[in-house]
Amino acid sequence: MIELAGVTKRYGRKVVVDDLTFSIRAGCVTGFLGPNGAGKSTTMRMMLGLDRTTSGRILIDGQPYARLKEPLRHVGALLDARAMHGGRSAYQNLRCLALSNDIPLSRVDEVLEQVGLASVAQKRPKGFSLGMGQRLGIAAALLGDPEIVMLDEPVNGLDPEGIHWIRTLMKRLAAEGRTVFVSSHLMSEMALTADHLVVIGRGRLLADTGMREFIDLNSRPSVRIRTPEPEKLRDVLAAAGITATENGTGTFEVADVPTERLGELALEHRVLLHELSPRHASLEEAFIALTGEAAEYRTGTLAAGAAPVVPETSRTES
Ligand SMILES: Nc1ncnc2c1ncn2[C@@H]1O[C@H](COP(=O)(O)OP(=O)(O)OP(=O)(O)O)[C@@H](O)[C@H]1O
Repeated sequence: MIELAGVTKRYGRKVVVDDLTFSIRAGCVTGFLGPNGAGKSTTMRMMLGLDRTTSGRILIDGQPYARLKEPLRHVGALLDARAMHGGRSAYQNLRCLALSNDIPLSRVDEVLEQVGLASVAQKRPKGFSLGMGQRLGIAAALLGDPEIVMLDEPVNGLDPEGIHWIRTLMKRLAAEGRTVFVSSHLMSEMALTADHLVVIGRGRLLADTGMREFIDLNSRPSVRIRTPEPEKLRDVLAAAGITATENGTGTFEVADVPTERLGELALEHRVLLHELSPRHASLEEAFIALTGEAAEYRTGTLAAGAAPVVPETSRTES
């Protein structure tokens, strides 16, 4: 478990992380989202003791990172895949990490096998593709068999098979009871992988909530209707005071009206329907809606509904 309390980071006069308080639970994949420059990497670096907090406290399994003995056995992280020594072989890179953290050398072969790099173990990372570099970084993160795995943009440069592999890996690690914390800008991928979301904008916490709850809270339900009698339906909806958006050729989009009510209206007025389907917003739509509101807040006008989506009770179980 990772706990942040009132974490702030300033560079000069610029506040890049602003009073963040949240916990990351074990046993699930927590996605870390935010627009470019929101402060995600800075937050992750502070969690790993690579940057100092200006104020506030970060605890990893109850202790600051600096106090962890053999930290790779507690937390495995991929922050920058290019951080590997380009002139040493993949095996040697991992061997050095293992020796300095008292990790059995047998783990080096295990993780190279696990990430699919066993056949290039003796090759130098400087000749690796972006995807191979990511895999080596993930191997390093898994080396100490840690309870906490932190990955910054892990699918960067991975091909579809690689993306599928990392998704399956993260879900498996979480199912084993580990804490998995992952940042990504790929919303469709995040929607498939994460159970819980922490969203920040301009360094501030905007949401700390379950995936479904996040999408529901930050989107409007809508219904798609298709009819061969668009004029008839237009009149019926207008008479009922319902606003619809027409997408041409008899397709209507209606927000905030239950599907049942629309079906009943159509039946009552004998409008033939070819489709009546509720639409669920995507994570991407919900994310843009929330962070767009955060941008408005930036100019000093807090939009209605722009309040942070944070559960009243902070989660404390590990
Ligand atoms: N060493 C530094 N000195 C000054 N400013 C910095 C430093 N590191 C980061 N910043 C600034 O802090 C802000 C947050 O950067 P950070 O990289 O944490 O954002 P991010 O959410 O990870 O962005 P991205 O999604 O683009 O990777 C940015 O405005 C960045 O310019």
